Formats: sequence, C-alpha cells, structure tokens
Amino acid sequence: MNTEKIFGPPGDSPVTTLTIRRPDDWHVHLRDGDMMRAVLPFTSSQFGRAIVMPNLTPPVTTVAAAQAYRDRIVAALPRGATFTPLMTCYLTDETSADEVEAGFRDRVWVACKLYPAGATTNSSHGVTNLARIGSVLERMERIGMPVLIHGEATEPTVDTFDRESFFIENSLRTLLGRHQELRIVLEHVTTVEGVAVVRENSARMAATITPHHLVLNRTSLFQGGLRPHYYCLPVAKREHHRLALRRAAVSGDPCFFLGTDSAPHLREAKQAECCSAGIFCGPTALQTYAQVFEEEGALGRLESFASCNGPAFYRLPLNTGTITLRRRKNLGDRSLRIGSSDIAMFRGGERLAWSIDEEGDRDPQLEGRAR
Ligand SMILES: NC(=O)N[C@@H](CC(=O)O)C(=O)O
Ligand SMILES: [Zn+2]
Ligand SMILES: [Zn+2]
Repeated sequence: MNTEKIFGPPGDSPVTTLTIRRPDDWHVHLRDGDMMRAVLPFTSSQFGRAIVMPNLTPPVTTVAAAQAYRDRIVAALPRGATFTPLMTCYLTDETSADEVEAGFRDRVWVACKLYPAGATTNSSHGVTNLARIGSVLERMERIGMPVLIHGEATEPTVDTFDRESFFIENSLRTLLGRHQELRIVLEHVTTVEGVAVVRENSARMAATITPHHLVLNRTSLFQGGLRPHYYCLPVAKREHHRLALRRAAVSGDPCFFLGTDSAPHLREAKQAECCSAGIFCGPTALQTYAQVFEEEGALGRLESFASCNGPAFYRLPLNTGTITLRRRKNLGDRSLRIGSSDIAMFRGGERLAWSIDEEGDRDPQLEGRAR
C-alpha cells in the first residue's frame, strides 16, 4: 500500500492520497436488464471482481441460468473494463447436490447463497427449513464450497432487530455443529453476536461488512422523519452494534472483508407504502470505507479489508493493479437515472472527504506481483 503523509509527525498535514491494491466486492446485487446496465459501471470501475447475488426473478438456481447471467453481465461491461463477475447459486428446498457440485467444478459459480424463505428481497423461493438442504450442505462441505448466508430468522414473532442474533443462536450454531468443515460467510453482519460467532469460528468462517452498517444505526432511520433510503435488511441496529462492526472491519483480521450489499431499487419501490429493502451504496462505497478507516485511525489496514482478506478466504489470487483515493471534497450525484425513473444513491449529493481517481491508474510494481 502506498500512502502519502499517512504516518507523518503530529500536526503534519494528513494523508492526501491513498493507493491500494485493487479491491473486490464480495457481495453485490447487479440485477438484470436496464438496471444492470446502469449500475454495473460503478462496480466494474472500482472492483476487480464481485460476488454477484442470485436473487433475480426468477432466482438463479441452475448452472445454465448462472452461465447465461454471467454472459449478460460480461456483455454489458463498459469497453476496456477488466472485471470478473463471480456467480452464486440460489439454494431452494429442491436444490440438487449434483448440480451444485457440477457448477462449482466447472467454475461457473463459486458459492451457494442461502436465503431463509421470506427473509429479504426476492427470497420467497429460499430455504424453508435448514434440515431440507442437509445433503447439499454435506456435499459443499466435502468439496470446500462456501455457503453465503443471509443470517436472519423469519419467524414473524421474532422482533426485526433481533432477527440476526436469533438466527445465530437458533440456526447457525446448529449448522456449525452439524457441518463441522462447512465454510461459511455470514453476509452483511450487523450485530455484536454476529461478530463474535465469526471470530469463534474464524478457521472456516468470515463475514462481509457493508459501508452503510458502518455509518448508520437504527436511530439514523428516523432522523427527522422516516428515511426509506436507509432501509435495508438486516436493518441497522443500536449504536453499540455499529461500533462493534467498525472495530471488526478495521481490525485487519482476515475473517472480515468488504461486501457492499449494494442493492438498487427504483425510487417508486423505496418511496412507497411498503418500502423495498436495499440501499444502493455502490457509487460511494469505497469513499465511505476510507472515511471510516480514517476516523478509526486505521487507514493502513484498509487494503487488507478491501483487497486481501476476501481472496484469501475464497482461495483466489490477489488482484494486480491499484486504485487511488484522493482527499478531495467532492459532491457526487444524488441519483442514477433509469428510463423515466431513478435510483437514489447512498450519500449521493453529500460532501465526501475522499474521491476516487477516474483513471484507475496501475502501479507497475504491483502488476504481476500476485498470483
Ligand atoms: N440487503 C437488502 O436489504 N436487500 C437485498 C437483499 C439482501 O441482501 O438481503 C436486495 O436484493 O435488495
Ligand atoms: Zn441479504
Ligand atoms: Zn444482499
């Protein structure tokens, strides 16, 4: 990592540019069609790779569907982009272990995504009971294929703010016991309990942390009125949970890495009687992570979180090339136009401390270093 004036003597002017190995996004929703074409450049310009979530309608449940979806993403990439989408298989009660293994061996998908049925956006085809997919999980355990979990309980009697900790205590711990070699990512972790279970099982477990959960708590959702654009699942929790997430992210520990959970919804779906869950944070994700790491006095560890810990967990090579962030106050766009509608951007129109160099410059010293 290259920084200018990062560790200068006290009173010295602060770091002005920050060059890190090109990062990856280990959790993103690229959607499909016009929306995919509109949101993809924000991901492909910053990240070398991204784990693409399979919660389309209909969900991506077969090798053929994943292959076709990957082809559509690659065809939509801006000219000259060097970006690799990493695909996932949406688990249902009917998923076949053979199909899962075939797609993994053919390098079509890198992981399976487990949505408890009804837990979040487009999860109605998800798993109704973990016992139903026991043989699939057993196979994944055997072949070393990770399962990525939206870790929230779905029982209607469980309080929304307790759904993650309830899932951990009542489902995840059983799963960990039943499948002792299974490799697991707790996606978009939001609680102290989530951070703890990941640390306890860090030999085979990791978690992604979103930019928004590092800066929002549940009070932010009601700041001056109800904020639909801050609503996502799992919902932001109390302040002490947010502080635990910040400590985990900046710790440098390999079991925590970057996953934006950028989840675009049209404005009419957000500003509605029943608001869809999801925050479109892709355009300002890296800038927000940089701000958080700086506030925590840990800019020197941003690179491990953003660019190194994820590839180590997924057993993939590090990216070559770099990205440069510059301390330059900038006002980003407020929203992204899609046909006659638009998508509100998280922190769009806010004055952010960091901006991303457009060229995506490459450092010859880093080129070819990995692999
Ligand atoms: N995070 C969200 O609130 N929404 C995601 C689904 C998900 O990741 O749970 C979406 O697809 O919109
Ligand atoms: Zn989710
Ligand atoms: Zn998601």
